[in-house]
Amino acid sequence: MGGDDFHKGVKESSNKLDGSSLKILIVHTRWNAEIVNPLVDGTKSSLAKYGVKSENIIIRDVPGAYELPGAAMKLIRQSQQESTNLVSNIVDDLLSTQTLSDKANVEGAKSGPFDAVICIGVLIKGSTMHFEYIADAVSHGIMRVGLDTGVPAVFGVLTCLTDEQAMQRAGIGRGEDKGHNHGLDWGSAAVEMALLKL
Ligand SMILES: Nc1c(NC[C@H](O)[C@H](O)[C@H](O)CO)[nH]c(=O)[nH]c1=O
Ligand SMILES: CC(=O)[C@@H](O)COP(=O)(O)O
Repeated sequence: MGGDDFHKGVKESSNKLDGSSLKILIVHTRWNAEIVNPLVDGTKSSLAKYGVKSENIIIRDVPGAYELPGAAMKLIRQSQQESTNLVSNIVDDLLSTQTLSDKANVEGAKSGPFDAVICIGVLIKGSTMHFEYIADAVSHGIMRVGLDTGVPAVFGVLTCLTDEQAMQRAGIGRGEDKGHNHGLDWGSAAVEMALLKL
C-alpha cells in the first residue's frame, strides 16, 4: 500500500468546518519520536487549515503509547474542573459587585474544557507479544476516554509491523513514495467531531 491507498476510506466532511472557536488537546508519545514528531506536525497543520488557533492547541507528551489514555483522561478532567471553578467564580462575582467581564475575560488562549483530544503514538511490533497487549489496551483505553468524558477522542496510534510501515504512514517513507501523513486525517477528524451537533 502506498500513495492514495492509505486514505481510500478517509472522506473529508462535506460541511465547511470552522475550527476557530475550538480548544484541542494533543497528547503524544516520546517513544519513536522520529516518527511521532512528523505525525504531530501533520496534525497541527490540519488543525490550522480548519482555523484552530495555535494558542488553543495544547500539547503534552508522555513516555509511551500505554500512557496515552490515562494522560488524556487526566488532562480532560482537569480542564472540566477548571471550567466548573470558573463558572462558580463568575456566579460569586455576580453576587458581588465585581463585573462579569473581569472574570470571564481570558486573554489569549480559550479557557474552559477541551473540544477534542488527539492521542498520537507509534507502536512497532518487536519479537514478543508486548505489541499486541499494548495495542489492544491503548485502543480500548482511548475509546474509553471519548465515551467516559464526552470529549471526542481521536485514535492517532499507528500499530505497525515494521519501521517502514510506520514511516510511510507518517509521510516520511524511505522510497520515492513517501506515503501519507495520517496526522492530516486526525486533525480533520478532531475538528469534525468537535463540531458535531444535531
Ligand atoms: N514498544 C513501544 C512502547 N512501549 C512502552 C509502553 O508504551 C509504555 O510506555 C511502557 O510499557 C511503560 O508503561 N511504546 C510505544 O509508544 N511504542 C512502542 O513501540
Ligand atoms: C511495541 C513494543 O512494546 C515492542 O517494541 C517491544 O519489543 P519486544 O516485543 O521485542 O520486547
